[in-house]
Amino acid sequence: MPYKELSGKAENDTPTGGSEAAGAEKQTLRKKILAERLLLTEEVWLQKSREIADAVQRLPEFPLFRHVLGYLPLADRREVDTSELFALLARFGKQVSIPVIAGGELVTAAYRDHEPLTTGIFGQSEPLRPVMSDERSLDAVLVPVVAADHRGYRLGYGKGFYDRFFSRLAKAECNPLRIGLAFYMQILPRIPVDPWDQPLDYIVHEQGVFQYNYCH
Ligand SMILES: Nc1nc2c(c(=O)[nH]1)N(C=O)[C@@H](CNc1ccc(C(=O)N[C@@H](CCC(=O)O)C(=O)O)cc1)CN2
Ligand SMILES: Nc1ncnc2c1ncn2[C@@H]1O[C@H](COP(=O)(O)OP(=O)(O)OP(=O)(O)O)[C@@H](O)[C@H]1O
Repeated sequence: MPYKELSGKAENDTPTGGSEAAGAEKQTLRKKILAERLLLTEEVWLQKSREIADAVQRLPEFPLFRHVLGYLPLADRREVDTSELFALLARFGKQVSIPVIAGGELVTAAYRDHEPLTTGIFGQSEPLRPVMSDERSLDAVLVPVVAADHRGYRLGYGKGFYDRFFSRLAKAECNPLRIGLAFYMQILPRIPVDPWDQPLDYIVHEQGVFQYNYCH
């Protein structure tokens, strides 16, 4: 089946058709890759994360970004560290937001250096006093990845926050560049896909960049 048919543009708010088999397979893959990623030493994790930051800066679209949604990594899970990227974005005067989970949804809040933080319900860092930003003005989203494949599909932690976020934006005809950040070991030939899964435009890893062409 061609990718576009799999790209899971949600027609309404409660997409159906996800198979139990895909769900179980996703869960097995998540466990496996998360366990492997935890084996990265702190030094290797930070080194690879810096290489990923450099590669993001070299993306041809980077100079055009005005407003970027980043994320603050769950360090104990060895998510790609974004401190170098945040420093770069600040240096180039870009507006930066981070995700906040509110009312069961991913929304965006302004982020500045030394922003006072608190811990959100899933352990992620969020602003202590979030000031919402305009998600419709986002040019790019740096997406945390548990696993991704060679078609641009990704697995997160299984809560669907990014899938719902992208499908909401797409409905409003907002299509920020979706940039997955992953270590090379997280990229697989193929992961199971459900109808709601929202593919990425790029996966940036420590060995380079994969680019995908979709109409969202
Ligand atoms: N750094 C970071 N920030 C983020 C995300 C993320 O994946 N990474 N999110 C991406 O959506 C949102 C927060 N969502 C998250 C959802 C689940 C888990 C997580 O660790 N889940 C546990 C189960 C926790 C539970 O059910 O209580 C797990 O996978 O073991 C983390 C973040 C917004 N901010
Ligand atoms: N557009 C949507 N509207 C409503 N529910 C959705 C939508 N997209 C995904 N979901 C729900 O989110 C749940 C999580 O799906 P999945 O296992 O694909 O998560 P994930 O891709 O790992 O998570 P995330 O997007 O947070 O990183 C599914 O139960 C699905 O029904």
